Amino acid sequence: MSAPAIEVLQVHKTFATGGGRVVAVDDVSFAIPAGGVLGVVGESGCGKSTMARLILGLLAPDSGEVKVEGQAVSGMDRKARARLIQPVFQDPFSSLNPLARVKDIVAMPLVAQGTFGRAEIGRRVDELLARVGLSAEMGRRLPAELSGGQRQRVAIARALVLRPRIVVCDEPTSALDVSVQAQILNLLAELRRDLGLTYLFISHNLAVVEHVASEVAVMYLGRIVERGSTDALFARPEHPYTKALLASVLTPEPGLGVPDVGLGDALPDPANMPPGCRFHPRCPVAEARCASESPPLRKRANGGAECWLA
Ligand SMILES: Nc1ncnc2c1ncn2[C@@H]1O[C@H](COP(=O)(O)OP(=O)(O)OP(=O)(O)O)[C@@H](O)[C@H]1O
Repeated sequence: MSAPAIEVLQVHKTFATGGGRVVAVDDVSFAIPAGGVLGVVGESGCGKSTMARLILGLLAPDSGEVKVEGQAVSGMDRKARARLIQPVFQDPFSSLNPLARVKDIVAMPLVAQGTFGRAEIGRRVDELLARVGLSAEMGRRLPAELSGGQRQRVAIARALVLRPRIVVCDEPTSALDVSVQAQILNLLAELRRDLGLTYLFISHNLAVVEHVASEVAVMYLGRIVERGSTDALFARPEHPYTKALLASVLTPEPGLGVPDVGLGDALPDPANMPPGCRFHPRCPVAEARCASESPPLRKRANGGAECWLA
């Protein structure tokens, strides 16, 4: 059997801040098979972007390991890594050079490899622009002359020009108008299907993840508190945090057992983690032991939840 596209093995990552040491990713493990799409959801500050940067090799874990197609990402040569795994970030405007023409922006990863001739670069850039729905005329524009959706198409073309097999999408539609979000999600889904890509797809919005992901991992304060197939997680959420996230995007149905509370309270200070289950201060169904004992993973097919009551 071939190695998973992405393998995260007991990864731990902290940051030193003025307020103390923040645990951003706390002993997280998961794998994404080739061609799979794992959606990672959670509120802002739960560690999703740190997870993305660890997988892209832009950050090193304190402990644990990230493997891409069976190779440790930490030991990989930068150029080789770029040919294998690429990011698409939230804000295309800040990630696109404002002074460069679209064609040159998309060509950049090819130029950086130092092995592609001009003709090949031109051919690949034209092919990618057409593939993401941008005309040759758009290729001659500057980022400021494009709409938000068009700029994200440029960022996607740039991510795919080296023909990577894995793409890490970090909130790729969150900065876009709602009407444009669906177009970009459809484009990403189509590209995945046609090119056989693997996605790690990060969003704070479960509704977005439902559209693209076959599996979902729910992150809360650095831990994956629930995971499962998208269908199972939406139909039968186990963790009260997942239920609260779902309640914020769905009209609750009585059968779901969605608690009648929102996530009004702010996320606890990650430099000062609550003891026991870290969700207990905000949990509508917490019991006494939730405040003192860390919950075990209660497994179910393809996943499970870290909750005493699951
Ligand atoms: N470079 C850094 N230095 C210090 N703290 C950091 C750094 N990067 C992230 N953190 C902290 O790590 C925790 C997780 O942040 P992260 O950005 O990964 O979360 P997130 O779920 O992606 O949120 P967002 O969607 O707002 O980016 C937060 O408490 C954040 O403040």
